[in-house]
Amino acid sequence: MDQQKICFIGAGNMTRSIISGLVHSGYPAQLIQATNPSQGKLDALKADLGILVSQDNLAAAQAADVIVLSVKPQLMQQVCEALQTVDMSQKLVITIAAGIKAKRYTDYLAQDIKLIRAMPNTPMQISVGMTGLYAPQAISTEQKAICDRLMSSGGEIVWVNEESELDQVIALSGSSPAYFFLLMESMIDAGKEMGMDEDKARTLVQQAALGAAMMAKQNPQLTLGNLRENVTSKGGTTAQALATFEAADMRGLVKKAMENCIKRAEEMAKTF
Ligand SMILES: NC(=O)C1=CN([C@@H]2O[C@H](COP(=O)(O)OP(=O)(O)OC[C@H]3O[C@@H](n4cnc5c(N)ncnc54)[C@H](OP(=O)(O)O)[C@@H]3O)[C@@H](O)[C@H]2O)C=CC1
Ligand SMILES: O=C(O)[C@@H]1CCC=N1
Repeated sequence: MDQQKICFIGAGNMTRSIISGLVHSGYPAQLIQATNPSQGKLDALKADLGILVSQDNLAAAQAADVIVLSVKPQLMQQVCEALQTVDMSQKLVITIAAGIKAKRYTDYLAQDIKLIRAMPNTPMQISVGMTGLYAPQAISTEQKAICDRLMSSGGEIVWVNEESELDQVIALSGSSPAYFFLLMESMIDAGKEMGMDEDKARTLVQQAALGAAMMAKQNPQLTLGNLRENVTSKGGTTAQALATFEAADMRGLVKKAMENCIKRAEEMAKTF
């Protein structure tokens, strides 16, 4: 697998996250290329990670064994249509775009392709990412291994059997780092209003979040409810905070947010 030439079309946040994981896991940087219309992100990727860069999508796609489509969903059709002259018969195409169904890519690229839809998240940048994967048709063991290698270099992967499950992956892990950041921001803001210095508040909050996530991960025999109860002394401080969240139906709010996340992915699938 580490001989495959990989080309990322679009060099934004997610491409940077994936390539960082890949390079830091030992994948040869000279086999990785990223394309982008503006030069600044390309220069930064080249300087930081030593990969090849180009503004020429067509040439980069032609030269690649694996093409990772990494532009915003609203640009995907236009970007793919410009690649229709590339013979994809021996290539693997991976798309990370939210909300575009697999079958659309056959239309956009005007040929049969071997495609995998991936739904990663930005923590891939530091090798603690989470990626959901879906292949609409049978793909070879070798192609599956290529995708596993590519995405697991930045964290964990999970294959789903139905394309609709990818929308659930978006709500659960693709978008969710942002939910946790919002909660952390809210806590830091509250800490500041109470008089805590911002840097100190951030240190306290981010370490608590990291600790909670690591405890959840390292104690699979315990439910998250168990872990929560272990913090919550009867008649103590945590109970008061949790009661405030429950009284405001935090669980219902989270569910609504996730439903709206999925609804947006479904709308995007109709639009693009
Ligand atoms: N961010 C996230 O957490 C996640 C994102 N995704 C998906 O990843 C994809 C990329 O998202 P993200 O990285 O956040 O977005 P960004 O906007 O950061 O990156 C998209 C990049 O595509 C570039 N671009 C625009 N037009 C072209 C073109 N014609 N050819 C090549 N590159 C082009 C943009 O360049 P410029 O800025 O110079 O215009 C930009 O650098 C999206 O489809 C999104 O749904 C999936 C999971 C998580
Ligand atoms: O917000 C978005 O649409 C993308 C997909 C998941 C995370 N970011």
